[in-house]
Amino acid sequence: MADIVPTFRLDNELTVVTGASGGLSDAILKGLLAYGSEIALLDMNLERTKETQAELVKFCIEELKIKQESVPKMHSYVCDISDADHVNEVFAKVYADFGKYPLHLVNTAGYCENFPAHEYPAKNAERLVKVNLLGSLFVAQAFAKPLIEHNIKGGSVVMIGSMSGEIVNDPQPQVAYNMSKAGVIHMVKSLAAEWAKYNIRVNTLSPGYILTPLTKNVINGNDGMYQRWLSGVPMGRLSEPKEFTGTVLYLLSNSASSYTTGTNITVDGGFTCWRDVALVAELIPVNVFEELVVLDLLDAVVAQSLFWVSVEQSGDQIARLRVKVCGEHQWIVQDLSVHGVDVLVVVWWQTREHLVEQNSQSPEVHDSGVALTHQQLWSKVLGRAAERVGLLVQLHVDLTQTKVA
Ligand SMILES: NC(=O)c1ccc[n+]([C@@H]2O[C@H](COP(=O)([O-])OP(=O)(O)OC[C@H]3O[C@@H](n4cnc5c(N)ncnc54)[C@H](O)[C@@H]3O)[C@@H](O)[C@H]2O)c1
Ligand SMILES: OC[C@@H](O)C(O)[C@H](O)CO
Repeated sequence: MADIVPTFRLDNELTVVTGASGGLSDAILKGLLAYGSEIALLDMNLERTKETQAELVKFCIEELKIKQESVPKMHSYVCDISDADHVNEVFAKVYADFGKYPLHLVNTAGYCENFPAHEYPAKNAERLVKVNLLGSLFVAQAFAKPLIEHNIKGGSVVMIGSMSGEIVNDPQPQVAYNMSKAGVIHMVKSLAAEWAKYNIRVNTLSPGYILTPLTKNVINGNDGMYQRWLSGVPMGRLSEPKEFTGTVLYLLSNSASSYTTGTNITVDGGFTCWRDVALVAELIPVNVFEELVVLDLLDAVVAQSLFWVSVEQSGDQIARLRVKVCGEHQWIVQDLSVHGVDVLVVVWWQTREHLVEQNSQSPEVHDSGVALTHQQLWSKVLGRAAERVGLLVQLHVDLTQTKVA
């Protein structure tokens, strides 16, 4: 094949996969086998990893139609990636078993837990950072050291980060997880820069929400949380593990991604696009998020966002609408002493100058004239975009779309 056409084949090359009995790794492992890689499976849970290995052999024979004797070599190892000595011992065993050093590493091992930041138990935070962040460094070191010492070229590493390393998830509080993943993304840049001279490439793949045991633990029995996550994804769904396999294979392939190192590829159905510019609304104490529509997000600076919420409160409660403007780190609070209504929330993003010109008056929104008003203000906003000196946000809640309570 002409070398202009990349190959993703990894025949007879050895890949170490950590977190190898997890939800995401399952699909990655299958992709690696389909492309001919031998695999060392590392995980805390040896029993589950051995089961995974047995299923993978079956997958090769039944799905990939590989003859039993040609199934790529696989071995399972118990490994806690947060223990550097242990990691080194396991990598030594891998070398002994396969008779070669791994050329590829996919680090998926990690976990998430939720505590409010001010109450996060120190021991938990230490443990999580030790696994998710330091563990990532330890496996990268154990992987790269022999390649560097023996001058073996062409190593490639994929660290599984998370969009949580770029944005703050909401509503679940998970400061330790978020900071660990932000650390992974930057660690990868450091490693990539240091190891480029040894011809070792290091990249991050940052997924959005994937349906795996990790997320099922968080959303289990909490449909509100699930709906909340969904409403933040432009593609309108969570992902499946198999939707990450292509990116991993691309990043591992020295043919396909020969000039790619130190980068972070976010694969999130568009989640972080909206989180950069969009809003998250919450009605307290009622549940909303039946429908969330964000329109006309022209760019991160000047945009108008518009969405519907449905107020289903009972008694005399006052529903509180909180609009969180992610880019600006501020909360706008509006009390709604209404019952059983649909609420149209319009948030105008516009220039400071435009606001002054409008004499600080909120734009009018009419129930029958949303499109028209939108058009008028939108053209003004566009006209001022170039003169932006700051970002101001106005909120107008239109209660004219009242449903009978
Ligand atoms: N599921 C998601 O929505 C999502 C989104 C973004 C990023 N991620 C990341 O993807 C990776 C895989 O997550 P998943 O959803 O498959 O979770 P998972 O819980 O299904 O799998 C994680 C695996 O890591 C293993 N593991 C945990 N601690 C370990 C340690 N100290 N040493 C070795 N192995 C350990 C577990 O035994 C498990 O098999 C994680 O790094 C996670 O942070 C997941
Ligand atoms: O941000 C997505 C993931 O990292 C993870 O699924 C989530 O943060 C868990 O709460």
